[in-house]
Amino acid sequence: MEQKARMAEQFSAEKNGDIDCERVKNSDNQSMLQNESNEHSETGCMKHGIWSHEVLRDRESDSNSNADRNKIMRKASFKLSWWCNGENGDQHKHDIVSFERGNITTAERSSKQISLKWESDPQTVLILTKPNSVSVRILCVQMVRWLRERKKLNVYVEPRVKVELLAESSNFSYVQTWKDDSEISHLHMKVDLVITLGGDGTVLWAASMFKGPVPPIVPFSLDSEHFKDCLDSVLRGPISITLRHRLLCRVVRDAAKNEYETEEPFLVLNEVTIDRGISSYLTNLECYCDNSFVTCVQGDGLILSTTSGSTAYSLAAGGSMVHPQVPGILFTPICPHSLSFRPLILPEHVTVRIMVPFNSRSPAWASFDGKDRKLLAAGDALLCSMAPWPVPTACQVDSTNDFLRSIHDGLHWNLRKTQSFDGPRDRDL
Ligand SMILES: NC(=O)c1ccc[n+]([C@@H]2O[C@H](COP(=O)([O-])OP(=O)(O)OC[C@H]3O[C@@H](n4cnc5c(N)ncnc54)[C@H](O)[C@@H]3O)[C@@H](O)[C@H]2O)c1
Ligand SMILES: Nc1ncnc2c1ncn2[C@@H]1O[C@H](COP(=O)(O)OP(=O)(O)OP(=O)(O)O)[C@@H](O)[C@H]1O
Repeated sequence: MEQKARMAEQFSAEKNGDIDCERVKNSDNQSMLQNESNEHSETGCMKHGIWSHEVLRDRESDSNSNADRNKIMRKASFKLSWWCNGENGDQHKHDIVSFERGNITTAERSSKQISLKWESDPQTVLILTKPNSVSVRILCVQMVRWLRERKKLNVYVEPRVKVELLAESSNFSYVQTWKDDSEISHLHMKVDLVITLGGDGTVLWAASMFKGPVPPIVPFSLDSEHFKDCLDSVLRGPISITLRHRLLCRVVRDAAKNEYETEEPFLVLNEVTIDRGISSYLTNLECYCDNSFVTCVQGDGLILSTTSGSTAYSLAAGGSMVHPQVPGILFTPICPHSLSFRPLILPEHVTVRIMVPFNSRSPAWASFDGKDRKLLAAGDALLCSMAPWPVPTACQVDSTNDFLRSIHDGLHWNLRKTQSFDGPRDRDL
């Protein structure tokens, strides 16, 4: 109780900007932030919202930095809440199960469209662009100029993009970037909003830059001539968002003393794939769900996918397409050599363990959102569970409408010529 009280006091001190951010950052602030939001959810003062408050001291306060870089950069705070069927209320009916007179019932489902409402104006935007695309570069130049000149925002870009902008015009000297990749781990404490210019892969790239909390991401595809209206409404808010849950993947080597002795974890937005790589042998993967044996995968491999990734590799391997707000982990085999293997969808709270048994004829390979392949030798295991840091992506309309549009327009789901009206009829029905 004492630790909870101290944490609640620290959170409110931080909320009022009284706390020294160095101390917050030096501690394991991820779990602290996580505990604080849990703490407040227990005390009830933020039962239906998740607050994000941080007053930051710019880390690069080195001797030759200019005055404004030493000022405290205030990250915009926002609150997430659930709208109930269009009402702009904070309350939403809990999905509770009540047992009265032998009848088990659940409360009526409320709308779970999550809405982001700015509590202070966003000040800093990070723009991430798909490389080697002329149309993206043209859109990026227009967007950076508009965000700075019309919206007076600080703009961060990747070092590559800053070079491209300066090649366009020396007037882009105000655009900020970072010197080395170690600074990327602090970006989430400065950036209020991320804008991606590209496709799904650019959103994956943006998510991979944040190994903890992720700022709201506004994905722009390439045909975005109305970007000013769209960004105006995003900066003004409130905006509907989809919280895209990620999977936390850890490799545990056979030599490890216990399961906590893992290598650097990976966070995936689409899926982790365990496959046979260049080996010509079938994989032989022993799969466990919360230590219960599930099955042994003998085939080309296995995909553990998020619901956001259900329309990517998992789809190609025969998995179901699942709405991104459905909490779950897709368990999809790749070309299993079996007449009875069907994909599964497991609950979001489980830990899945994939182990390469000692009698396997060959090692396996794990890849994370299609990248960073790691060898899994006999006795090695991959642990996969839901990560505590989802990727908040801005909706064009709302989570459901956006999902249905993506499977209709992007994947042409169930696109079929409609049967003609004329023809035989069932007269006597
Ligand atoms: N056989 C396959 O279908 C296959 C094989 C390898 C990788 N992939 C997918 O490619 C992803 C990596 O994407 P990338 O852009 O970095 O590589 P990439 O540029 O090779 O893209 C592969 C394709 O997957 C699409 N894609 C990615 N995520 C998607 C999603 N959530 N829903 C629908 N389509 C999606 C991309 O738009 C692209 O068309 C991996 O996460 C994996 O899902 C698919
Ligand atoms: N900022 C970036 N830096 C490096 N690589 C990137 C960046 N943004 C995207 N990529 C990579 O570029 C590739 C293509 O990106 P993306 O899939 O977004 O483009 P696209 O193929 O036009 O979109 P889609 O696949 O949705 O049609 C992906 O493999 C992605 O990982």
